[in-house]
Amino acid sequence: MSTAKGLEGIVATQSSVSSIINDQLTYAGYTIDDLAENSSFEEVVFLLWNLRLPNQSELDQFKHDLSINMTLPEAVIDHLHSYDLSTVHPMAALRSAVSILGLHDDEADVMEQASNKRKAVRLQAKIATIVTAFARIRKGKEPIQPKENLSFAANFLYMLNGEKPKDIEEEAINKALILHADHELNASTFTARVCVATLSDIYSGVTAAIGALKGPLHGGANERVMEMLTDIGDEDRAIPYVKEKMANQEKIMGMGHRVYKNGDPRAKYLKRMSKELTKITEQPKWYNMSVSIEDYIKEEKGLPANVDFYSASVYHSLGIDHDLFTPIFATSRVSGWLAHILEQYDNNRLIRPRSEYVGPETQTYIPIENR
Ligand SMILES: CC(=O)SCCNC(=O)CCNC(=O)[C@H](O)C(C)(C)COP(=O)(O)OP(=O)(O)OC[C@H]1O[C@@H](n2cnc3c(N)ncnc32)[C@H](O)[C@@H]1OP(=O)(O)O
Ligand SMILES: O=C([O-])CC(=O)C(=O)O
Repeated sequence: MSTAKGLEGIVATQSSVSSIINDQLTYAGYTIDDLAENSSFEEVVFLLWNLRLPNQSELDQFKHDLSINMTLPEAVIDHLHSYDLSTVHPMAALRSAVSILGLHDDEADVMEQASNKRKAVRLQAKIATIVTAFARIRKGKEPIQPKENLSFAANFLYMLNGEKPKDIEEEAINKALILHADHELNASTFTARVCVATLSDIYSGVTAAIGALKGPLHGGANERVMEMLTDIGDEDRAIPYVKEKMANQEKIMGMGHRVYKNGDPRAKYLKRMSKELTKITEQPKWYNMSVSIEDYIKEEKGLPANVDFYSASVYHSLGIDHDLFTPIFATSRVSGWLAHILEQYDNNRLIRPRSEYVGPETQTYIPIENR
């Protein structure tokens, strides 16, 4: 048997949802550039789930469906009041809350396609509300009800801050959500597909995926990037800091990628937003530090910045708590997970690879009293 550590280079499934070819990312055939420049997050979610762009009335209907499904069951709000939120990472809270959502969905175990599509809408809509409700409740504030006439991006910021966002803030979140929505067979999406390929339910698939996204080698990296920038504190310290990290064989968060070796096509948009927003907040040091680190690691190790790198200074500039960075990623990526889950159900086979055994040779069993 031959093995590929970390399944590098293994093509494990076919998918029509997104592709990465020659460092170009497309969602259902549309380049990420066209989508980031022109579309709304809701339009992208419709695209990922239907493999075509909506017309105006379909988009209006879809936006309406999302916005009327944002309100959480009382049980989820009660759950968020039932433990000490100050000691819990919001990704752990989100993982548990999504699992609880499943308990309060009468259709949770109904496996028909139409039912799964309805659940997809409910999940996509409610994840934004869970993240923002968590963020408010832990500060002793009341959760805020979504506004029906706001976009998904604007509603997210509205439910977080209690006021309608400025255009530039809405635009930044809308773009970030689009850029994070799907990414072929990344670790969390693979996790979701493995889970539902047993014909387990959608809530189980998304709960499992949230667990995979939480880790620092995947979605959890964006929070770690901001931790690093905060630790560095000052532009002059950036290079000595990363040099020391590398001398200690430590990884620089937000750098490197399993698939992209020449550059992550999403990073340039986040880099541009980081420049713009840090200028507005008069804190260009976060952007400048990031650029120095990116250039240095590219030069020294040939590694590019990934999507998590500049998203850190973007979200920080929007005044968002650092531990909410990965939950924002989840709020977007749930659209991709759901697209892959629906695709998996449509053409399912159990995912069950093999492992090469490298443990002890066959042993003789010794009764416990003789050991
Ligand atoms: C949305 C996302 O999930 S994007 C990824 C987010 N994760 C991060 O930003 C965490 C930092 N980056 C990493 O840990 C890795 O680059 C990953 C996990 C993204 C990809 O990992 P892999 O494809 O398994 O690469 P692997 O970890 O084997 O690294 C290959 C080589 O590059 C080095 N390397 C990879 N990433 C980094 C990094 N961020 N900093 C320093 N060195 C790195 C490794 O040390 C290794 O060097 P070696 O060959 O001298 O031992
Ligand atoms: O594809 C990956 O391995 C990680 C990634 O960039 C993503 O999930 O967006």
